[in-house]
Amino acid sequence: MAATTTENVLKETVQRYEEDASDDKSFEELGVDARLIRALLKKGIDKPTPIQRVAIPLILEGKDVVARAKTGSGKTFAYLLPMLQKLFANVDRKKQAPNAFVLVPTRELCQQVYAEVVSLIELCRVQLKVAQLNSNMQASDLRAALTGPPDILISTPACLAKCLFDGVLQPASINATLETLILDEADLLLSYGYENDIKSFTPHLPRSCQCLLMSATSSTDVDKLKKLILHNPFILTLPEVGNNKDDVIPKNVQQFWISCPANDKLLYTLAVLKLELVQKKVLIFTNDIDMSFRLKLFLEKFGIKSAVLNAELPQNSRLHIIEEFNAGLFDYLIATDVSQSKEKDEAPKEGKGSRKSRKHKLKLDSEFGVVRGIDFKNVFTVINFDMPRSVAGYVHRIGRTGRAYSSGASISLVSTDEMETLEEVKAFVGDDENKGSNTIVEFPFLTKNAVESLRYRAEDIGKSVTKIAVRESRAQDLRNEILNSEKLKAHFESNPRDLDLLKHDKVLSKNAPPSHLRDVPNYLLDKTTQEARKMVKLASDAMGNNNRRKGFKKKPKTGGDPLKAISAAVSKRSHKGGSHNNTGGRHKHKKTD
Ligand SMILES: Nc1ncnc2c1ncn2[C@@H]1O[C@H](COP(=O)(O)OP(=O)(O)OP(=O)(O)O)[C@@H](O)[C@H]1O
Repeated sequence: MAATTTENVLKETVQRYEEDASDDKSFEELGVDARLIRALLKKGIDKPTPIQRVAIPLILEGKDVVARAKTGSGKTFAYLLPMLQKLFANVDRKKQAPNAFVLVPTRELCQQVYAEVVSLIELCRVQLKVAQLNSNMQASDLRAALTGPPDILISTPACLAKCLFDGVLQPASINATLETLILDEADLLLSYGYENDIKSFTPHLPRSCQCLLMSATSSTDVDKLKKLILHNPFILTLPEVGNNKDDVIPKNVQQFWISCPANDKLLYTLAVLKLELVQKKVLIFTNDIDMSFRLKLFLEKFGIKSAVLNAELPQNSRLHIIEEFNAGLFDYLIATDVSQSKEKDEAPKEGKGSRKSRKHKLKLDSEFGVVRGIDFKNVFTVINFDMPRSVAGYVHRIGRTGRAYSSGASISLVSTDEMETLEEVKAFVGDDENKGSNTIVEFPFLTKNAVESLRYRAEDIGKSVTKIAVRESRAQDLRNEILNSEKLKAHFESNPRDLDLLKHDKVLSKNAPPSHLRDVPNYLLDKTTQEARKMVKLASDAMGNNNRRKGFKKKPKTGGDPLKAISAAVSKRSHKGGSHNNTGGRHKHKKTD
Protein backbone atom coordinates (compact mmCIF):
# COMPACT_ATOMS: atom_id res chain seq x y z
CA MET A 1 0.00 0.00 0.00
CA ALA A 2 2.78 2.37 1.05
CA ALA A 3 4.66 1.55 -2.15
CA THR A 4 1.61 2.39 -4.26
CA THR A 5 1.23 5.74 -2.53
CA THR A 6 4.88 6.60 -3.10
CA GLU A 7 4.54 5.52 -6.71
CA ASN A 8 1.52 7.74 -7.17
CA VAL A 9 3.28 10.72 -5.68
CA LEU A 10 6.25 10.12 -7.95
CA LYS A 11 4.03 9.74 -11.00
CA GLU A 12 2.24 12.98 -10.23
CA THR A 13 5.46 14.87 -9.70
CA VAL A 14 6.96 13.50 -12.89
CA GLN A 15 3.79 14.41 -14.76
CA ARG A 16 4.06 17.95 -13.42
CA TYR A 17 7.67 18.18 -14.54
CA GLU A 18 6.92 16.70 -17.93
CA GLU A 19 4.19 19.26 -18.46
CA ASP A 20 6.73 21.91 -17.54
CA ALA A 21 9.12 20.42 -20.08
CA SER A 22 6.84 21.33 -22.92
CA ASP A 23 7.06 25.00 -21.81
CA ASP A 24 9.84 26.99 -23.27
CA LYS A 25 11.67 27.36 -19.98
CA SER A 26 15.12 28.87 -20.01
CA PHE A 27 18.13 27.56 -18.10
CA GLU A 28 17.69 30.48 -15.73
CA GLU A 29 14.10 29.48 -14.99
CA LEU A 30 15.29 25.94 -14.30
CA GLY A 31 17.51 27.35 -11.57
CA VAL A 32 20.84 26.82 -13.33
CA ASP A 33 23.79 28.81 -11.93
CA ALA A 34 24.60 31.99 -13.89
CA ARG A 35 28.22 30.87 -14.43
CA LEU A 36 27.05 27.67 -16.08
CA ILE A 37 24.57 29.58 -18.23
CA ARG A 38 27.36 31.86 -19.42
CA ALA A 39 29.55 28.82 -20.14
CA LEU A 40 26.76 27.25 -22.17
CA LEU A 41 26.26 30.45 -24.13
CA LYS A 42 29.94 30.41 -25.03
CA LYS A 43 29.32 26.94 -26.44
CA GLY A 44 26.40 28.28 -28.49
CA ILE A 45 23.77 26.67 -26.25
CA ASP A 46 21.01 29.03 -25.21
CA LYS A 47 17.99 26.92 -24.38
CA PRO A 48 17.52 23.58 -22.70
CA THR A 49 16.42 20.44 -24.49
CA PRO A 50 13.25 18.69 -23.20
CA ILE A 51 15.17 16.15 -21.11
CA GLN A 52 17.20 18.97 -19.58
CA ARG A 53 14.03 20.90 -18.78
CA VAL A 54 12.61 17.95 -16.88
CA ALA A 55 15.70 16.46 -15.31
CA ILE A 56 17.63 19.53 -14.14
CA PRO A 57 15.09 20.82 -11.57
CA LEU A 58 14.58 17.32 -10.18
CA ILE A 59 18.30 16.72 -9.85
CA LEU A 60 18.84 20.14 -8.31
CA GLU A 61 16.23 19.20 -5.71
CA GLY A 62 18.40 16.22 -4.85
CA LYS A 63 16.09 13.52 -6.24
CA ASP A 64 17.25 10.18 -7.60
CA VAL A 65 16.41 10.11 -11.30
CA VAL A 66 16.27 7.52 -14.04
CA ALA A 67 16.19 9.40 -17.33
CA ARG A 68 15.55 7.77 -20.62
CA ALA A 69 15.68 10.02 -23.65
CA LYS A 70 16.55 9.47 -27.28
CA THR A 71 20.08 9.62 -28.64
CA GLY A 72 21.53 13.10 -28.96
CA SER A 73 18.89 14.67 -26.71
CA GLY A 74 21.39 16.33 -24.39
CA LYS A 75 21.45 13.85 -21.51
CA THR A 76 25.06 14.70 -20.64
CA PHE A 77 24.35 18.33 -19.69
CA ALA A 78 21.12 17.18 -18.06
CA TYR A 79 23.24 15.58 -15.34
CA LEU A 80 26.49 17.55 -15.57
CA LEU A 81 24.96 20.97 -14.97
CA PRO A 82 23.21 20.10 -11.68
CA MET A 83 26.15 17.95 -10.59
CA LEU A 84 28.56 20.86 -11.06
CA GLN A 85 26.17 23.32 -9.50
CA LYS A 86 25.98 21.18 -6.39
CA LEU A 87 29.78 21.11 -6.22
CA PHE A 88 30.08 24.88 -6.78
CA ALA A 89 28.00 25.40 -3.66
CA ASN A 90 29.89 23.02 -1.50
CA VAL A 91 33.56 22.40 -2.14
CA ASP A 92 34.83 20.14 0.60
CA ARG A 93 38.60 20.55 0.77
CA LYS A 94 39.11 18.03 3.56
CA LYS A 95 37.44 15.06 1.93
CA GLN A 96 39.12 11.70 1.43
CA ALA A 97 37.42 10.64 -1.79
CA PRO A 98 35.73 12.33 -4.74
CA ASN A 99 32.28 13.83 -4.19
CA ALA A 100 30.93 12.68 -7.53
CA PHE A 101 31.46 9.58 -9.64
CA VAL A 102 30.45 9.49 -13.28
CA LEU A 103 30.58 5.94 -14.60
CA VAL A 104 30.39 5.18 -18.31
CA PRO A 105 30.89 1.95 -20.29
CA THR A 106 33.86 2.86 -22.49
CA ARG A 107 37.07 4.83 -22.41
CA GLU A 108 35.93 6.91 -25.38
CA LEU A 109 32.98 8.02 -23.32
CA CYS A 110 35.21 8.69 -20.28
CA GLN A 111 37.26 10.99 -22.46
CA GLN A 112 34.18 12.66 -23.92
CA VAL A 113 32.58 13.36 -20.54
CA TYR A 114 35.93 14.40 -19.05
CA ALA A 115 36.50 16.93 -21.85
CA GLU A 116 33.00 18.34 -21.36
CA VAL A 117 33.41 18.69 -17.59
CA VAL A 118 36.85 20.29 -17.88
CA SER A 119 35.62 22.75 -20.46
CA LEU A 120 32.63 23.76 -18.30
CA ILE A 121 34.84 24.20 -15.24
CA GLU A 122 37.32 26.32 -17.19
CA LEU A 123 34.59 28.48 -18.65
CA CYS A 124 33.05 28.95 -15.21
CA ARG A 125 36.46 29.73 -13.70
CA VAL A 126 35.87 27.60 -10.65
CA GLN A 127 38.42 25.54 -8.78
CA LEU A 128 37.25 21.98 -9.20
CA LYS A 129 39.48 19.02 -9.86
CA VAL A 130 38.47 16.24 -12.22
CA ALA A 131 40.21 12.91 -12.75
CA GLN A 132 39.71 10.41 -15.50
CA LEU A 133 40.76 6.81 -14.93
CA ASN A 134 41.16 3.89 -17.24
CA SER A 135 41.94 0.27 -16.61
CA ASN A 136 45.26 0.44 -18.43
CA MET A 137 46.61 2.64 -15.65
CA GLN A 138 49.02 1.10 -13.14
CA ALA A 139 48.12 1.22 -9.46
CA SER A 140 50.72 4.00 -8.98
CA ASP A 141 49.09 6.12 -11.75
CA LEU A 142 45.67 5.50 -10.27
CA ARG A 143 46.97 6.56 -6.87
CA ALA A 144 48.50 9.72 -8.38
CA ALA A 145 45.26 10.57 -10.18
CA LEU A 146 43.31 10.18 -6.97
CA THR A 147 45.69 12.22 -4.83
CA GLY A 148 44.04 15.36 -3.69
CA PRO A 149 41.48 13.84 -4.04
CA PRO A 150 39.65 15.14 -7.12
CA ASP A 151 36.11 16.47 -6.74
CA ILE A 152 34.83 14.46 -9.69
CA LEU A 153 35.92 11.04 -10.85
CA ILE A 154 35.11 9.80 -14.35
CA SER A 155 35.73 6.13 -14.92
CA THR A 156 34.40 2.82 -16.12
CA PRO A 157 32.91 0.61 -13.39
CA ALA A 158 35.77 -1.88 -13.92
CA CYS A 159 38.38 0.71 -13.15
CA LEU A 160 36.57 1.90 -10.06
CA ALA A 161 36.36 -1.71 -8.89
CA LYS A 162 40.08 -2.06 -9.53
CA CYS A 163 40.78 1.01 -7.36
CA LEU A 164 38.83 -0.58 -4.53
CA PHE A 165 40.49 -3.95 -5.02
CA ASP A 166 44.00 -2.42 -5.05
CA GLY A 167 43.25 -0.28 -2.01
CA VAL A 168 43.70 2.92 -4.02
CA LEU A 169 40.22 3.98 -2.89
CA GLN A 170 38.91 3.09 0.55
CA PRO A 171 35.32 1.92 0.95
CA ALA A 172 35.03 3.97 4.14
CA SER A 173 36.09 7.16 2.32
CA ILE A 174 33.50 6.57 -0.37
CA ASN A 175 30.91 6.02 2.29
CA ALA A 176 31.89 9.22 4.05
CA THR A 177 32.21 11.44 0.99
CA LEU A 178 30.29 10.41 -2.08
CA GLU A 179 27.37 12.73 -2.82
CA THR A 180 26.49 11.94 -6.40
CA LEU A 181 26.72 8.76 -8.45
CA ILE A 182 25.90 8.93 -12.13
CA LEU A 183 25.64 5.92 -14.40
CA ASP A 184 25.61 7.21 -17.97
CA GLU A 185 24.66 5.00 -20.94
CA ALA A 186 23.13 2.77 -18.28
CA ASP A 187 21.53 0.55 -20.91
CA LEU A 188 25.00 -0.62 -21.89
CA LEU A 189 26.71 -1.07 -18.53
CA LEU A 190 25.52 -4.59 -17.76
CA SER A 191 25.80 -5.87 -21.29
CA TYR A 192 29.41 -4.70 -21.19
CA GLY A 193 30.03 -7.11 -18.35
CA TYR A 194 30.25 -4.62 -15.50
CA GLU A 195 27.69 -6.21 -13.20
CA ASN A 196 30.20 -7.57 -10.70
CA ASP A 197 32.19 -4.34 -10.76
CA ILE A 198 29.09 -2.38 -9.94
CA LYS A 199 28.17 -4.81 -7.19
CA SER A 200 31.63 -4.36 -5.68
CA PHE A 201 31.00 -0.73 -4.74
CA THR A 202 27.24 -0.49 -4.22
CA PRO A 203 27.47 -1.70 -0.58
CA HIS A 204 29.68 1.30 0.18
CA LEU A 205 27.37 3.96 -1.21
CA PRO A 206 26.12 6.23 1.55
CA ARG A 207 22.35 6.33 1.91
CA SER A 208 22.40 10.06 1.27
CA CYS A 209 24.12 9.66 -2.11
CA GLN A 210 22.05 11.00 -5.00
CA CYS A 211 21.98 8.46 -7.84
CA LEU A 212 21.24 9.22 -11.47
CA LEU A 213 20.82 6.71 -14.25
CA MET A 214 20.85 7.97 -17.85
CA SER A 215 20.06 5.87 -20.91
CA ALA A 216 18.89 6.09 -24.50
CA THR A 217 16.91 2.87 -24.60
CA SER A 218 15.10 0.94 -21.93
CA SER A 219 16.01 -2.64 -21.19
CA THR A 220 15.85 -5.24 -18.47
CA ASP A 221 19.43 -4.24 -17.69
CA VAL A 222 18.34 -0.71 -16.82
CA ASP A 223 15.64 -2.16 -14.55
CA LYS A 224 18.20 -4.39 -12.89
CA LEU A 225 20.54 -1.47 -12.27
CA LYS A 226 17.66 0.59 -10.98
CA LYS A 227 16.91 -2.08 -8.38
CA LEU A 228 20.57 -2.44 -7.50
CA ILE A 229 21.26 1.21 -6.88
CA LEU A 230 18.18 3.36 -6.58
CA HIS A 231 15.32 3.64 -4.12
CA ASN A 232 12.09 5.23 -5.35
CA PRO A 233 13.67 7.15 -8.19
CA PHE A 234 11.84 9.58 -10.46
CA ILE A 235 11.48 7.82 -13.77
CA LEU A 236 11.63 10.16 -16.74
CA THR A 237 10.87 8.74 -20.14
CA LEU A 238 11.28 11.36 -22.77
CA PRO A 239 11.61 10.03 -26.27
CA GLU A 240 9.57 13.00 -27.39
CA VAL A 241 7.66 14.86 -24.75
CA GLY A 242 4.24 13.31 -24.42
CA ASN A 243 4.54 11.14 -27.52
CA ASN A 244 4.80 7.48 -28.41
CA LYS A 245 7.23 5.91 -26.01
CA ASP A 246 8.91 3.80 -28.66
CA ASP A 247 9.82 6.84 -30.64
CA VAL A 248 13.54 6.95 -29.94
CA ILE A 249 14.91 8.30 -33.20
CA PRO A 250 15.16 12.08 -33.30
CA LYS A 251 12.35 13.60 -35.39
CA ASN A 252 14.85 15.83 -37.13
CA VAL A 253 16.57 12.91 -38.85
CA GLN A 254 15.24 12.02 -42.29
CA GLN A 255 15.67 8.29 -42.85
CA PHE A 256 16.11 6.87 -46.33
CA TRP A 257 16.91 3.51 -47.81
CA ILE A 258 18.17 2.41 -51.21
CA SER A 259 17.72 -1.08 -52.57
CA CYS A 260 21.08 -2.12 -53.92
CA PRO A 261 22.79 -5.41 -54.88
CA ALA A 262 25.52 -6.34 -52.38
CA ASN A 263 28.14 -6.17 -55.13
CA ASP A 264 27.13 -2.65 -56.07
CA LYS A 265 27.48 -1.06 -52.68
CA LEU A 266 30.76 0.66 -53.57
CA LEU A 267 29.14 2.04 -56.70
CA TYR A 268 26.06 3.32 -54.88
CA THR A 269 28.14 4.93 -52.13
CA LEU A 270 30.27 6.60 -54.76
CA ALA A 271 27.18 7.86 -56.56
CA VAL A 272 25.65 9.33 -53.42
CA LEU A 273 28.87 11.06 -52.38
CA LYS A 274 30.38 12.00 -55.70
CA LEU A 275 27.15 13.36 -57.11
CA GLU A 276 26.82 15.36 -53.88
CA LEU A 277 23.36 14.09 -53.10
CA VAL A 278 23.98 14.27 -49.37
CA GLN A 279 25.32 16.92 -47.05
CA LYS A 280 28.60 16.69 -45.18
CA LYS A 281 29.89 15.63 -42.68
CA VAL A 282 29.28 11.99 -43.44
CA LEU A 283 29.65 9.02 -41.11
CA ILE A 284 29.63 5.68 -42.94
CA PHE A 285 29.10 2.40 -41.11
CA THR A 286 30.40 -0.96 -42.24
CA ASN A 287 30.10 -4.26 -40.38
CA ASP A 288 33.55 -5.36 -41.37
CA ILE A 289 36.98 -3.75 -40.98
CA ASP A 290 38.29 -5.09 -44.31
CA MET A 291 35.29 -3.57 -46.04
CA SER A 292 35.99 -0.20 -44.43
CA PHE A 293 39.49 -0.24 -45.95
CA ARG A 294 38.16 -1.38 -49.30
CA LEU A 295 35.74 1.51 -49.27
CA LYS A 296 38.43 3.96 -48.19
CA LEU A 297 40.83 2.85 -50.94
CA PHE A 298 38.03 2.91 -53.49
CA LEU A 299 36.84 6.41 -52.58
CA GLU A 300 40.41 7.67 -52.50
CA LYS A 301 40.73 6.90 -56.21
CA PHE A 302 37.89 9.31 -56.82
CA GLY A 303 39.47 12.05 -54.74
CA ILE A 304 37.29 11.44 -51.66
CA LYS A 305 39.54 11.27 -48.62
CA SER A 306 38.28 9.53 -45.54
CA ALA A 307 39.49 8.14 -42.24
CA VAL A 308 38.62 4.78 -40.74
CA LEU A 309 37.66 4.15 -37.15
CA ASN A 310 37.54 0.72 -35.61
CA ALA A 311 38.30 -1.16 -32.44
CA GLU A 312 41.57 -2.49 -33.83
CA LEU A 313 43.18 0.94 -33.62
CA PRO A 314 45.00 2.02 -30.47
CA GLN A 315 42.95 3.98 -27.99
CA ASN A 316 44.84 7.27 -28.43
CA SER A 317 44.38 7.14 -32.17
CA ARG A 318 40.68 6.47 -31.84
CA LEU A 319 40.23 9.42 -29.54
CA HIS A 320 42.25 11.63 -31.84
CA ILE A 321 40.35 10.55 -34.95
CA ILE A 322 37.09 11.44 -33.21
CA GLU A 323 38.51 14.80 -32.08
CA GLU A 324 39.73 15.66 -35.58
CA PHE A 325 36.49 14.62 -37.18
CA ASN A 326 34.59 16.67 -34.61
CA ALA A 327 36.82 19.64 -35.28
CA GLY A 328 35.92 19.43 -38.97
CA LEU A 329 39.39 18.49 -40.23
CA PHE A 330 37.92 15.88 -42.55
CA ASP A 331 34.44 15.18 -43.82
CA TYR A 332 34.17 11.43 -44.25
CA LEU A 333 34.62 8.87 -41.51
CA ILE A 334 34.16 5.14 -42.07
CA ALA A 335 33.37 3.44 -38.77
CA THR A 336 33.12 -0.26 -38.09
CA ASP A 337 31.05 -1.22 -35.09
CA VAL A 338 31.77 -4.89 -35.56
CA SER A 339 30.42 -6.13 -32.31
CA GLN A 340 27.06 -4.69 -33.15
CA SER A 341 26.76 -7.31 -35.80
CA LYS A 342 28.00 -9.93 -33.38
CA GLU A 343 25.90 -8.72 -30.53
CA LYS A 344 22.98 -10.98 -31.21
CA ASP A 345 24.92 -14.09 -32.03
CA GLU A 346 28.04 -13.98 -29.91
CA ALA A 347 27.37 -12.09 -26.73
CA PRO A 348 27.78 -14.40 -23.77
CA LYS A 349 24.71 -15.42 -21.84
CA GLU A 350 23.51 -12.91 -19.32
CA GLY A 351 24.43 -13.27 -15.71
CA LYS A 352 27.64 -15.23 -16.22
CA GLY A 353 30.14 -13.24 -14.26
CA SER A 354 33.02 -15.62 -14.95
CA ARG A 355 36.40 -14.24 -15.95
CA LYS A 356 36.13 -15.89 -19.32
CA SER A 357 32.81 -14.35 -20.16
CA ARG A 358 34.00 -10.94 -18.86
CA LYS A 359 37.05 -11.11 -21.10
CA HIS A 360 34.96 -12.03 -24.08
CA LYS A 361 32.53 -9.26 -23.37
CA LEU A 362 35.23 -6.67 -22.89
CA LYS A 363 36.69 -7.51 -26.26
CA LEU A 364 33.35 -6.95 -27.92
CA ASP A 365 32.81 -3.90 -25.83
CA SER A 366 35.91 -2.05 -26.87
CA GLU A 367 34.68 -2.47 -30.41
CA PHE A 368 31.24 -1.32 -29.49
CA GLY A 369 32.68 1.69 -27.74
CA VAL A 370 33.79 3.04 -31.09
CA VAL A 371 30.31 4.34 -31.71
CA ARG A 372 27.78 3.97 -28.91
CA GLY A 373 27.12 7.21 -27.11
CA ILE A 374 29.91 9.06 -28.91
CA ASP A 375 29.00 12.64 -29.66
CA PHE A 376 30.15 13.00 -33.24
CA LYS A 377 29.74 16.73 -33.88
CA ASN A 378 27.86 18.12 -36.85
CA VAL A 379 27.43 14.86 -38.71
CA PHE A 380 24.73 15.56 -41.23
CA THR A 381 24.53 12.21 -42.97
CA VAL A 382 24.86 8.69 -41.65
CA ILE A 383 25.25 6.03 -44.33
CA ASN A 384 24.71 2.39 -43.49
CA PHE A 385 26.97 0.81 -46.09
CA ASP A 386 26.02 -2.44 -44.37
CA MET A 387 22.77 -2.70 -42.51
CA PRO A 388 23.21 -3.16 -38.78
CA ARG A 389 22.02 -6.55 -37.59
CA SER A 390 19.54 -5.26 -35.05
CA VAL A 391 17.05 -2.46 -34.73
CA ALA A 392 18.83 -1.29 -31.56
CA GLY A 393 22.04 -1.04 -33.60
CA TYR A 394 20.17 0.97 -36.22
CA VAL A 395 18.82 3.38 -33.58
CA HIS A 396 22.27 4.00 -32.13
CA ARG A 397 23.91 4.49 -35.52
CA ILE A 398 21.24 6.88 -36.76
CA GLY A 399 21.50 8.70 -33.43
CA ARG A 400 24.95 9.97 -34.42
CA THR A 401 23.22 12.63 -36.50
CA GLY A 402 20.41 15.01 -35.57
CA ARG A 403 22.02 15.69 -32.19
CA ALA A 404 20.18 18.17 -29.96
CA TYR A 405 18.58 20.81 -32.20
CA SER A 406 20.52 20.02 -35.37
CA SER A 407 19.07 18.03 -38.22
CA GLY A 408 20.37 15.22 -40.34
CA ALA A 409 19.69 12.38 -42.70
CA SER A 410 20.47 8.70 -42.94
CA ILE A 411 20.73 6.44 -45.94
CA SER A 412 20.78 2.67 -45.60
CA LEU A 413 22.03 0.62 -48.54
CA VAL A 414 20.00 -2.56 -48.42
CA SER A 415 20.89 -5.73 -50.29
CA THR A 416 18.50 -8.64 -50.72
CA ASP A 417 20.05 -10.40 -47.73
CA GLU A 418 19.46 -7.37 -45.57
CA MET A 419 15.80 -6.88 -46.46
CA GLU A 420 14.71 -8.69 -43.32
CA THR A 421 16.49 -6.16 -41.13
CA LEU A 422 14.99 -3.34 -43.16
CA GLU A 423 11.56 -4.82 -42.55
CA GLU A 424 12.27 -4.90 -38.80
CA VAL A 425 13.42 -1.29 -38.93
CA LYS A 426 10.32 -0.35 -40.91
CA ALA A 427 8.11 -2.10 -38.40
CA PHE A 428 9.85 -0.15 -35.65
CA VAL A 429 10.00 3.33 -37.15
CA GLY A 430 7.21 3.10 -39.74
CA ASP A 431 7.45 3.56 -43.49
CA ASP A 432 4.37 5.53 -44.35
CA GLU A 433 5.55 8.52 -46.42
CA ASN A 434 2.38 10.41 -45.61
CA LYS A 435 3.19 10.28 -41.93
CA GLY A 436 5.99 12.79 -42.48
CA SER A 437 9.03 12.64 -40.26
CA ASN A 438 10.40 9.70 -38.34
CA THR A 439 9.65 7.10 -40.97
CA ILE A 440 12.04 5.40 -43.34
CA VAL A 441 11.36 5.95 -47.04
CA GLU A 442 13.12 5.25 -50.33
CA PHE A 443 15.81 7.79 -51.22
CA PRO A 444 14.27 9.95 -53.92
CA PHE A 445 17.36 11.60 -55.39
CA LEU A 446 19.40 8.77 -56.85
CA THR A 447 18.25 7.74 -60.31
CA LYS A 448 19.16 4.51 -62.07
CA ASN A 449 20.73 6.62 -64.85
CA ALA A 450 22.96 8.41 -62.40
CA VAL A 451 24.19 5.12 -60.96
CA GLU A 452 24.75 3.60 -64.38
CA SER A 453 26.70 6.65 -65.54
CA LEU A 454 29.33 5.83 -62.92
CA ARG A 455 29.24 2.05 -63.22
CA TYR A 456 32.05 1.64 -65.73
CA ARG A 457 34.53 3.75 -63.74
CA ALA A 458 33.45 2.28 -60.41
CA GLU A 459 33.76 -1.34 -61.55
CA ASP A 460 37.12 -0.65 -63.11
CA ILE A 461 38.49 0.92 -59.94
CA GLY A 462 36.68 -1.62 -57.73
CA LYS A 463 38.66 -4.41 -59.43
CA SER A 464 41.94 -2.66 -58.67
CA VAL A 465 41.18 -2.62 -54.95
CA THR A 466 42.18 -6.22 -54.41
CA LYS A 467 42.12 -8.28 -51.23
CA ILE A 468 45.88 -7.96 -50.99
CA ALA A 469 45.69 -4.18 -51.35
CA VAL A 470 43.08 -4.08 -48.60
CA ARG A 471 45.13 -6.28 -46.30
CA GLU A 472 48.28 -4.23 -46.91
CA SER A 473 46.59 -0.93 -46.24
CA ARG A 474 44.91 -2.26 -43.13
CA ALA A 475 48.28 -3.37 -41.80
CA GLN A 476 49.87 -0.10 -42.90
CA ASP A 477 47.17 1.96 -41.23
CA LEU A 478 47.57 0.00 -38.02
CA ARG A 479 51.36 0.54 -38.09
CA ASN A 480 50.84 4.26 -38.72
CA GLU A 481 48.33 4.54 -35.94
CA ILE A 482 50.46 2.63 -33.44
CA LEU A 483 53.28 5.05 -34.22
CA ASN A 484 50.84 7.94 -34.03
CA SER A 485 49.52 6.60 -30.79
CA GLU A 486 52.92 6.78 -29.12
CA LYS A 487 53.51 10.28 -30.46
CA LEU A 488 50.03 11.24 -29.42
CA LYS A 489 50.50 9.96 -25.93
CA ALA A 490 53.64 12.01 -25.43
CA HIS A 491 52.27 15.02 -27.23
CA PHE A 492 48.93 15.17 -25.49
CA GLU A 493 50.56 15.03 -22.10
CA SER A 494 52.06 18.46 -22.78
CA ASN A 495 49.56 19.82 -25.36
CA PRO A 496 46.19 18.35 -24.59
CA ARG A 497 44.38 20.72 -26.91
CA ASP A 498 46.54 20.31 -29.94
CA LEU A 499 44.61 18.68 -32.73
CA ASP A 500 46.87 19.33 -35.62
CA LEU A 501 49.68 16.91 -35.03
CA LEU A 502 48.60 13.95 -37.05
CA LYS A 503 46.48 13.18 -40.02
CA HIS A 504 44.08 10.29 -40.07
CA ASP A 505 42.64 10.65 -43.54
CA LYS A 506 45.95 9.98 -45.27
CA VAL A 507 45.78 8.39 -48.68
CA LEU A 508 46.68 4.71 -48.32
CA SER A 509 46.87 3.76 -52.01
CA LYS A 510 50.39 3.28 -53.28
CA ASN A 511 49.62 5.15 -56.50
CA ALA A 512 48.25 8.66 -56.50
CA PRO A 513 44.58 8.78 -57.49
CA PRO A 514 44.18 9.52 -61.21
CA SER A 515 43.18 13.16 -61.63
CA HIS A 516 40.46 12.43 -64.21
CA LEU A 517 38.44 10.52 -61.60
CA ARG A 518 38.25 13.46 -59.22
CA ASP A 519 35.45 15.26 -61.02
CA VAL A 520 32.29 13.95 -62.56
CA PRO A 521 31.86 15.58 -65.96
CA ASN A 522 28.47 17.20 -66.47
CA TYR A 523 27.63 15.05 -69.49
CA LEU A 524 27.46 12.06 -67.13
CA LEU A 525 24.73 13.63 -65.05
CA ASP A 526 21.09 13.35 -65.97
CA LYS A 527 18.75 16.26 -65.37
CA THR A 528 17.22 14.84 -62.18
CA THR A 529 20.64 14.33 -60.65
CA GLN A 530 21.79 17.83 -61.60
CA GLU A 531 18.67 19.28 -59.96
CA ALA A 532 19.05 17.07 -56.88
CA ARG A 533 22.68 18.04 -56.26
CA LYS A 534 21.83 21.71 -56.71
CA MET A 535 19.09 21.34 -54.11
CA VAL A 536 21.38 19.61 -51.66
CA LYS A 537 23.91 22.43 -52.05
CA LEU A 538 21.25 25.05 -51.49
CA ALA A 539 19.84 23.16 -48.53
CA SER A 540 23.30 23.04 -47.06
CA ASP A 541 23.42 26.85 -47.28
CA ALA A 542 19.90 27.30 -46.00
CA MET A 543 20.73 25.19 -42.96
CA GLY A 544 23.78 27.28 -42.10
CA ASN A 545 26.23 24.44 -42.55
CA ASN A 546 29.08 26.87 -43.02
CA ASN A 547 28.47 28.29 -39.59
CA ARG A 548 28.22 24.87 -38.01
CA ARG A 549 31.68 24.09 -39.20
CA LYS A 550 33.01 26.99 -37.22
CA GLY A 551 31.45 25.60 -34.08
CA PHE A 552 28.18 27.51 -34.12
CA LYS A 553 24.98 25.64 -33.54
CA LYS A 554 22.46 27.39 -35.65
CA LYS A 555 18.89 26.25 -35.67
CA PRO A 556 17.80 25.53 -39.21
CA LYS A 557 15.41 28.12 -40.54
CA THR A 558 13.07 25.36 -41.60
CA GLY A 559 12.54 23.75 -38.26
CA GLY A 560 15.09 21.05 -38.84
CA ASP A 561 13.58 19.14 -41.72
CA PRO A 562 16.23 18.75 -44.42
CA LEU A 563 13.66 18.14 -47.11
CA LYS A 564 11.82 21.28 -46.07
CA ALA A 565 15.18 23.02 -46.10
CA ILE A 566 15.60 21.80 -49.64
CA SER A 567 12.24 23.15 -50.72
CA ALA A 568 12.89 26.38 -48.84
CA ALA A 569 16.16 26.74 -50.67
CA VAL A 570 14.57 26.03 -53.99
CA SER A 571 11.72 28.50 -53.49
CA LYS A 572 14.22 31.12 -52.30
CA ARG A 573 16.15 30.56 -55.46
CA SER A 574 13.17 30.85 -57.76
CA HIS A 575 12.16 33.97 -55.86
CA LYS A 576 15.44 35.53 -56.79
CA GLY A 577 14.97 34.60 -60.40
CA GLY A 578 17.53 31.85 -60.16
CA SER A 579 20.40 34.01 -59.02
CA HIS A 580 21.86 33.34 -55.63
CA ASN A 581 25.07 33.67 -53.86
CA ASN A 582 26.01 30.04 -54.10
CA THR A 583 28.67 29.09 -51.67
CA GLY A 584 27.16 25.69 -52.28
CA GLY A 585 27.91 24.27 -48.89
CA ARG A 586 31.50 23.70 -49.94
CA HIS A 587 33.30 24.70 -46.83
CA LYS A 588 36.57 26.48 -47.03
CA HIS A 589 38.26 25.29 -43.94
CA LYS A 590 41.79 24.35 -43.25
CA LYS A 591 42.50 20.69 -43.81
CA THR A 592 45.47 18.84 -42.60
CA ASP A 593 46.51 17.47 -45.95
N1 LIG B 1 20.43 22.58 -24.84
C1 LIG B 1 21.17 22.27 -25.88
N2 LIG B 1 21.10 22.99 -27.02
C2 LIG B 1 21.88 22.69 -28.09
N3 LIG B 1 22.77 21.67 -28.11
C3 LIG B 1 22.87 20.91 -27.00
C4 LIG B 1 22.09 21.16 -25.84
N4 LIG B 1 22.42 20.26 -24.90
C5 LIG B 1 23.35 19.46 -25.44
N5 LIG B 1 23.64 19.85 -26.69
C6 LIG B 1 24.58 19.23 -27.64
O1 LIG B 1 23.90 18.11 -28.20
C7 LIG B 1 24.81 17.07 -28.49
C8 LIG B 1 24.27 15.75 -27.94
O2 LIG B 1 24.26 15.78 -26.54
P1 LIG B 1 24.58 14.46 -25.66
O3 LIG B 1 25.86 13.84 -26.11
O4 LIG B 1 24.46 14.86 -24.24
O5 LIG B 1 23.38 13.54 -26.09
P2 LIG B 1 22.92 12.17 -25.45
O6 LIG B 1 21.48 12.33 -25.15
O7 LIG B 1 23.82 11.80 -24.31
O8 LIG B 1 23.10 11.18 -26.68
P3 LIG B 1 23.50 9.59 -26.71
O9 LIG B 1 22.33 8.86 -26.13
O10 LIG B 1 23.71 9.31 -28.14
O11 LIG B 1 24.74 9.46 -25.88
C9 LIG B 1 26.14 17.50 -27.89
O12 LIG B 1 26.96 17.97 -28.94
C10 LIG B 1 25.80 18.63 -26.97
O13 LIG B 1 26.84 19.58 -26.87
